[in-house]
Amino acid sequence: MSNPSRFLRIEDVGMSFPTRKGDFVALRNVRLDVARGEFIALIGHSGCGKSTLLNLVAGLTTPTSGVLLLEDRELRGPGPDRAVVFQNHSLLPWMTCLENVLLAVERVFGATEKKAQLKERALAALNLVGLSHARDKRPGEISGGMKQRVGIARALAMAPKMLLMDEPFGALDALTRAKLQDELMRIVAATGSTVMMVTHDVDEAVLLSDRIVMLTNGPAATIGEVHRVPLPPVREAFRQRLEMAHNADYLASREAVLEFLYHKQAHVEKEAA
Ligand SMILES: Nc1ncnc2c1ncn2[C@@H]1O[C@H](COP(=O)(O)OP(=O)(O)OP(=O)(O)O)[C@@H](O)[C@H]1O
Repeated sequence: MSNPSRFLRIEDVGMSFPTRKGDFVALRNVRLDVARGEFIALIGHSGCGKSTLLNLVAGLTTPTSGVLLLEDRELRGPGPDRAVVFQNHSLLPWMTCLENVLLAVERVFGATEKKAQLKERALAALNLVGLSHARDKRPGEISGGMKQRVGIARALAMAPKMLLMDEPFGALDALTRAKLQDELMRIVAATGSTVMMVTHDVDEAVLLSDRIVMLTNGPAATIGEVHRVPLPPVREAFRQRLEMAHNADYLASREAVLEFLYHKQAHVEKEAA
């Protein structure tokens, strides 16, 4: 049995990109263990390497140094065990919501399950995000928030070991964003998913996560601090945003992250390398 506290292990990972001016070092010496069922937020200033790190976990890129392990197995490329939700939903416009979800389900379970079972999985995932009523609508007929929920349903329907989210609510208005954050809390409570989420939003990070991983400014960014949010995990207790506004632990976490971002890592705009 693999060690549950290191479900995902990021071991001394570095990432460089070849550029015309030579190698650009985006990340160095990144070390992190993530436990099964944990919710991790990745935060840091623009361009520090959050997406680069998430893409490494997704297997979309290979580290230049170090190794990533999921349940003690080295990650080599993308796989259905890690579903990714991007900022832009990337749904196929000519397919209905149900067909979009079904497509992902078929890719993962098509070889082993019957059609009726596949459809059941897709319907259950749409139900989980509260979109059963929109199953026959096409992406062009639904709102931005609903499209993002279909994207989340599609990821969940694959029954991944990890849900990787890159600013999933970044393009939404504040009210829709709040609604989807609440929905994500309920989904995490219902599924026990292990989540890694990139965000720019300090409140989103504190509201949703167990630990907030803060990256230093790039180039050659690394983990500067890891803040454990001293609140019961979302999978055990829903966090009411109105209550959080007066909760001392919530406010202390918020302050710790703001202190890191705007004091310890005050961002100096630089010419891109
Ligand atoms: N394929 C690439 N080739 C060269 N440089 C790259 C490549 N991908 C990313 N970078 C550089 O690596 C650094 C980290 O980029 P990344 O997109 O991971 O940052 P981020 O923290 O997610 O940014 P944002 O918050 O603005 O989305 C940036 O300086 C970026 O320009």
